[in-house]
Amino acid sequence: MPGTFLLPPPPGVPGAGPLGGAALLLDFDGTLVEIAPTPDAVRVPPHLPGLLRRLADELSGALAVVSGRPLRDLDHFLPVPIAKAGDHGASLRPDPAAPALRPDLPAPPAGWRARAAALVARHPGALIEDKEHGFVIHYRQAPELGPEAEALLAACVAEDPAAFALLEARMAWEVKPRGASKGTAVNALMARPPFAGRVPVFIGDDVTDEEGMAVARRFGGHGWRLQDAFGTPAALRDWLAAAVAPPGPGTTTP
Ligand SMILES: O=P(O)(O)OC[C@H]1O[C@H](O[C@H]2O[C@H](CO)[C@@H](O)[C@H](O)[C@H]2O)[C@H](O)[C@@H](O)[C@@H]1O
Repeated sequence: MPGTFLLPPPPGVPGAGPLGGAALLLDFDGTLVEIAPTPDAVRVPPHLPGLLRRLADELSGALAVVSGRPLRDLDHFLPVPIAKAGDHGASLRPDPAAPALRPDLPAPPAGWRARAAALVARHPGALIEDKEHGFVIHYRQAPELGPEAEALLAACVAEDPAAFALLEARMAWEVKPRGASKGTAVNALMARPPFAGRVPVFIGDDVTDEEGMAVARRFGGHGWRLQDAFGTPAALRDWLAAAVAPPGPGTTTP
């Protein structure tokens, strides 16, 4: 039976009370940390890794970061032994001490990546982010590229729609394997200890999080949109900090 640790009610969810027996499933970009101009420019508040580790201890390990990022990025930004799911469910490390689980998924044809590179080369500021089973065109620094990036990647995916899907993210379009999503990640986590039998609480900010939220609700849990439940990543971090050490006056985190 999960212990006595209680999550406090989130400020923007009317009627929510303290929640016991939870499994916390947290998105990274735009949720735990603020959006930055480029993927590498993300700033992780110094207290965040330790805070997540303390929370994971209170939850007997039932805390996971569930992200579109590769596990190597998550390990770089959050160098703590907590469960992590990366690449939108295409890589999963539920036990931080064990090797990652990598479902057998295809990688997109090299020709798709070459076409994307040719497009990006014509738009200064745009960039490609490579993943094991896909790639992303980021157009935050070249906003005019958005529609063309979508059209190109939609045409690529249409060549093999059974294996690949086009995913919209914040100022980005991603080609990813159809067989993985944040929903498959939540299903896999909730099937094993220490997550199984707990009430999943998925918190995310983006359309890419909606499948994770939907599966959490299917398990009898909650899917909270960051913007509604907390407002900002900083407010979420304060809530997480309050959960491990109820705040007195002047204890707001940076
Ligand atoms: O699932 P998440 O943890 O939310 O990751 C989603 C994608 O986030 C990253 O891109 C986004 O954040 C960047 C840094 O703030 C920003 O520059 C970019 O415009 C956003 O799209 C990451 O680079 C992707 O790999 C993730 O899939």
